[in-house]
Amino acid sequence: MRNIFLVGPMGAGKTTIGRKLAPALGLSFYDSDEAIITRTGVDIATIFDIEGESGFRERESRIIDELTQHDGIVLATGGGAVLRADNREHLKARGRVVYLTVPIELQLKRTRRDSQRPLLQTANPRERLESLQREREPLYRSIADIVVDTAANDSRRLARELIQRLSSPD
Ligand SMILES: Nc1ncnc2c1ncn2[C@@H]1O[C@H](COP(=O)(O)OP(=O)(O)OP(=O)(O)O)[C@@H](O)[C@H]1O
Ligand SMILES: O=C(O)C1=C[C@@H](O)[C@@H](O)[C@H](O)C1
Ligand SMILES: [Mg+2]
Repeated sequence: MRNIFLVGPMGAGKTTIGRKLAPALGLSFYDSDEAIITRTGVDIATIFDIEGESGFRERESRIIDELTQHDGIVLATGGGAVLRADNREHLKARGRVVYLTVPIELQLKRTRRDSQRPLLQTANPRERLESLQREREPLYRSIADIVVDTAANDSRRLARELIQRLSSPD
């Protein structure tokens, strides 16, 4: 089993770092959000509009179950992928889980320009991010093999740091 699964909140850089990590390790890159968009042919905001968050979570669980059965991939998950117990079990059992953390100020900065995160289309995104993190932080930690702080703010260096930590014994 040579899989690496990236978990963490919106703006932690799961997609950005995963894209750099995969080729450097000779693994294939997948992103659960992107896989859902490709399969449905619509963006995440549209899925939330039509099917609600629960419809999106169903799709997310199906895609995570499917993708985690690969061998030799880096998978960037969506920020809420840890909410469901079955997703957590699949991630924990089928690869090494890396939790990317990010301070709230940076998270706000990194997610500011993107309108494709429906949970942040609110009058107070800071409050929303804080409340999501309160709920999810224990879930991210509960499955993490490695925790990496992304505040260093350079995704190439973070990918390099991660490669080192993945290759050294815990
Ligand atoms: N280490 C970093 N330094 C600077 N900018 C970063 C870093 N990581 C990510 N970013 C920027 O932050 C934004 C969000 O990153 P990204 O989409 O990778 O987050 P994510 O964790 O995949 O979020 P989501 O859960 O919404 O999919 C992007 O514009 C990206 O360029
Ligand atoms: O944190 C979340 O719940 C989400 C994060 C994104 O990656 C997407 O999966 C979607 O916008 C929901
Ligand atoms: Mg992403």
